[in-house]
Amino acid sequence: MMADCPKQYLQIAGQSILQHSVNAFLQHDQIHHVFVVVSRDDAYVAQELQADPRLNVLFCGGATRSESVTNGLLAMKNTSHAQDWVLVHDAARPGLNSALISRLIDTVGQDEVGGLLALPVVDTVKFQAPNLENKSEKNIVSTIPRAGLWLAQTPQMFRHAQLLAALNSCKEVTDEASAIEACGLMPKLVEGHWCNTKITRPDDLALVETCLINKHQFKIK
Ligand SMILES: Nc1ccn([C@@H]2O[C@H](COP(=O)(O)OP(=O)(O)OP(=O)(O)O)[C@@H](O)[C@H]2O)c(=O)n1
Ligand SMILES: C[C@](O)(CO)[C@H](O)COP(=O)(O)O
Repeated sequence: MMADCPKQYLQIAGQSILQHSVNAFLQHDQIHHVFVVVSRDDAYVAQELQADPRLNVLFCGGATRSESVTNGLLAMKNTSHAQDWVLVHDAARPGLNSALISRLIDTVGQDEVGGLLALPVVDTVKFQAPNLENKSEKNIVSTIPRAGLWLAQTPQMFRHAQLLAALNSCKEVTDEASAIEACGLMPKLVEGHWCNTKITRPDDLALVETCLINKHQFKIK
């Protein structure tokens, strides 16, 4: 992000990215409690996240996402039951809203396994040839049929005990669904929205800020 603070504390539409991400859950009446996992030496959260009776900050973040999620689930153990649903969300997706959370809960709430928001791929997908001599040169080796391909978003919704066990047995994953899949289970895909994109590059800030400012014009049901 080329930022001078962790990206979740950059300001968009008047609040920190983290605050926007947390608000989506606090504004939803089916969310019982929100836990925010930050690194042990986080010096920003006290200033950049408003206190709320339904919110706890856990200073147990890890070196990787899966480590942070595992530590968070362990820290929640005293207040959670094995069968409780947990919705894991990226701090870096501030464009989430109540309607998308409802869509996920309504579709996955009766499922045995769980599921996640995701976007069906709409562009033609190219596979880049490895170019060992000149890394700046990029050529296509093949075109991958896009039918059935989805881009994973968050929240990703699974039962507390099952997610913890899955992450313990499969640590090298970039999302929670991958750990559940590695156990031989099939999470549900629920269509998300592009406004819930992950802030990764500097230009994403303006894009998501535009989404937040114009959110009432999006028809997300
Ligand atoms: N050690 C980590 C790294 C990431 N995350 C979570 O995973 C989300 C997605 O990670 P990503 O955006 O990839 O974060 P970074 O890898 O830190 O950033 P970048 O992609 O910009 O390199 C973050 O918002 C955060 O919620 C986490 O909890 N613990
Ligand atoms: C979980 C995730 O948002 C799904 O797209 C994504 O994988 C997280 O980002 P990372 O860069 O892989 O940590």
